[in-house]
Amino acid sequence: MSVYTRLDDDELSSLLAEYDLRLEASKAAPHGIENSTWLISARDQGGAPRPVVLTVFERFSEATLSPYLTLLTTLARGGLPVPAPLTDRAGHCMRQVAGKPAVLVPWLSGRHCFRPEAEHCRQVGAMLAALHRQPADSARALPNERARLADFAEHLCRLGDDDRHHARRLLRYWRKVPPGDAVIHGDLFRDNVLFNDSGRLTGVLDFYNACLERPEYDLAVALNDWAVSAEGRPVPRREAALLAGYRDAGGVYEAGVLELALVVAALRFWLSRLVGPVSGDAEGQGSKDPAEYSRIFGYRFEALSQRYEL
Ligand SMILES: Nc1ncnc2c1ncn2[C@@H]1O[C@H](COP(=O)(O)OP(=O)(O)O)[C@@H](O)[C@H]1O
Ligand SMILES: N[C@@H](CCOP(=O)(O)O)C(=O)O
Repeated sequence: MSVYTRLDDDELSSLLAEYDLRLEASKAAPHGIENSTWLISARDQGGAPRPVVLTVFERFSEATLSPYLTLLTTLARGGLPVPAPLTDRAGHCMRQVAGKPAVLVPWLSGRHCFRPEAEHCRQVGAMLAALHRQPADSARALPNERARLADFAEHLCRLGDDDRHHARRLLRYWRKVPPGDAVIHGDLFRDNVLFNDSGRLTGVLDFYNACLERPEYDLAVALNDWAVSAEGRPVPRREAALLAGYRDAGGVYEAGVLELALVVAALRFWLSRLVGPVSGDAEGQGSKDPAEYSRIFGYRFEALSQRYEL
């Protein structure tokens, strides 16, 4: 759970009134790191339940947030199960709360699956294939992951000598791989996907790392979270299921690029966790454990260096 901005019921009620909704109850979202998020039970003017989620963005300006909202609206129109922003009475899909940009979206049903089976992974692969087919124009205005990676690479000095050396060589190789123009999620971890009680995927959240990139990179981000053991070792059965789901749904990837992307994506989240918010700044968890991604990086790098001269 992370809540950096505090809002009382009166403040929430007045905000909801702008959407013609009445507050019933609210709670802070139990997962999440960067933003302040409330899960809200509300009713519309006819008294029908309208569960919604309010996110107050702690770091984004309105100008930064705006293209992500456009993307979400496009994806929802394209039939993907994503939380497109609701519009208020004045027709705006973004408001100011405590001086920060805030967005209200539908509360999608389902729960996170933190112990995925092959079938969950297969559905995640299929969903990624559907996402990667979306029109590139919907994501052209978004900051790209290569630039983000270059910023994180400024912190390579925080790694040990061997890892830093490996990481530098790896990034040199990655820079030679031309960025693709698939619409990628960029952060498709288990806490960004929802499944219903029958195990069917019902929602994909948190598109705030979305951009245009190679599909292999998005697959790598997902595989490093959905298809590794608690110790960070790859789990071949889940890995194969996610990739089969992707291919069966029409997705195409290059195996050689994926091998490289798996190590790059592991490094990226190791670094972002090292430099992310620490618990204590928030009423919540703060950044997740960097050591988890140092282990994943170690296994992925070892596998890659067995096949290539790095
Ligand atoms: N539209 C939604 N429907 C259902 N649950 C949501 C929704 N938005 C957020 N959540 C829940 O809130 C958590 C945190 O939201 P998120 O936007 O990922 O915050 P952060 O950016 O801080 O990680 C998610 O992991 C999910 O459990
Ligand atoms: N999935 C990332 C954390 C991303 O943070 P968020 O606030 O965008 O959910 C990780 O596990 O490091």
